[in-house]
Amino acid sequence: MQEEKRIPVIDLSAWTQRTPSAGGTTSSDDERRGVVELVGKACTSVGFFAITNHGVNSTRLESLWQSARDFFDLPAPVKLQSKTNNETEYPYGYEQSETLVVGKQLDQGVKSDSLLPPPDQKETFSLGPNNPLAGMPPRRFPSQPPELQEALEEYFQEMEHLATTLLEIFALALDLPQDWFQNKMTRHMSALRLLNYFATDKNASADDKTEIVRAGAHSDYGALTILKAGGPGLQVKWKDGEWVHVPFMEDSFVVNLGDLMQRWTNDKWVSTLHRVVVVPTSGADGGAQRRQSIAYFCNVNGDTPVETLPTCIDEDHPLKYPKVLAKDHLMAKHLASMRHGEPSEKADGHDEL
Ligand SMILES: O=C(O)CCC(=O)C(=O)O
Ligand SMILES: [Fe+2]
Repeated sequence: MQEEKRIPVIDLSAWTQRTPSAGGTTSSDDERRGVVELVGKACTSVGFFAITNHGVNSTRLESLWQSARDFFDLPAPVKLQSKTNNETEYPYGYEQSETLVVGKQLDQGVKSDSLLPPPDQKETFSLGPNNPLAGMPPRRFPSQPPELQEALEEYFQEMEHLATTLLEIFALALDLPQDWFQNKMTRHMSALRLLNYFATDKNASADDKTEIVRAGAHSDYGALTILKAGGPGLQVKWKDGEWVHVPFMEDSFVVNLGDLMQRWTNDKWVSTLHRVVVVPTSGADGGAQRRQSIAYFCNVNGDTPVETLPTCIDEDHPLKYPKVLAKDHLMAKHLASMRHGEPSEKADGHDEL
């Protein structure tokens, strides 16, 4: 029987609605275990899943959504005030499409090897952790719009909370104690990124063989990513090479694993290539609307020794990777993304430090 190419949708309510104050209902152990099993299966098969009943405060999401939109609508010179002038010192802030680093085109055969892919059709704003012990520089906020700072701070907290829950589920799915990741997150190096993909007047169906790519194929670097997308367009590369659309659902988030988690699990869990393409609107102009999204890249403490999990090694799956410090892994990925044109299995022009 042919495998069904589908990104699983997982209802997290058994994990997110279990405090006595939330109506006095506590989920049964069976329900919670059921979620663990679904998550474990998704992480092994595709490394992507969508979540519903995630417990994220919708007011906080909406205020970040709107203030991010207002920020991207500002004139370019104002946005450029938030651009870092030293990537090594401050690897966050505003990036324009043409300044985003372009790495190796992964769709071999589509473009000649000697050509770099076109830059992603997007602009971004990134923010690091709030904790000086994380070893990252203090946060810098845009001065406009005025409500953006608070919206970023609050949404970041929502994501920290959701990531903690997901990591508890991950730990159980990996046959580890539920709190196994807890002491690896106390000084985490996670980052939040606001994304704005420009509207396009090109019709993606003009040549139905070539997709118009808004963000090139890449895998994420860290432990896991929690993505809020404002529209369809995200695709993952299935094992047979086919690009499969991630279903777009209001009120849901997409969760995917990063390269660190794949390495930690001895490749038992997968960090899958993904990209964003233009999904044409049916309007007369045949173009595509602007697309907004917010990505939270969950990274563990920089000084975490990432040593293959013993539960992922057996006779059929011998140890593959030496121990690495989480921050060295992240830095190696970061540097690889900065190198133009050098083949790297999973690099693109993507950077998420
Ligand atoms: O905008 C999206 O839907 C995906 C963004 C993404 O994959 C990333 O920034 O790593
Ligand atoms: Fe990504």
